[in-house]
Amino acid sequence: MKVVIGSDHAGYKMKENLKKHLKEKNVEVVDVGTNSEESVDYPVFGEKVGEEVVSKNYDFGIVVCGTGIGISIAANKVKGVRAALVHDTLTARLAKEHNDANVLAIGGRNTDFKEAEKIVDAFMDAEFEARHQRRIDLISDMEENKK
Ligand SMILES: O=C[C@H](O)[C@H](O)[C@H](O)COP(=O)(O)O
Repeated sequence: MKVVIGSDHAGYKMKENLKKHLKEKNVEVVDVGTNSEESVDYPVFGEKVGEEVVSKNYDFGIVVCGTGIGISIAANKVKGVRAALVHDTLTARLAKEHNDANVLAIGGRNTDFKEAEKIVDAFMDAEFEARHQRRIDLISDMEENKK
């Protein structure tokens, strides 16, 4: 499995912790930054992860900012991205099963490390349910028809 991860300064520590967790599970992780807790702008990193996910061969992406909100909004602006902001394991599982999310967004300031690890594990263990494909296609149609 191969994952791309990015964060702003508020998600930096969470990103580093998740990288460690994923590597322990033998998941290949590509980090697009940021590389410290110095203040940066989350849209830059949301876009980077989104672009990587749609253009390269990743299983999914992870984005982290303070709440997870801003960076998920940014990632979702990239065509083909379905970023889900998740605070619990049930939603993580459903984000894959029902929504075929390809980017997982987590809040670095409102989610503890252990919960975030469980969220990522639940997402990785889940599989998309084909009965939801029609809804995913409707979302893709919206992107295609955007003026
Ligand atoms: O949605 C936005 C994120 O939570 C940002 O991480 C947050 O706004 C950054 O805030 P500050 O510049 O006060 O660290």
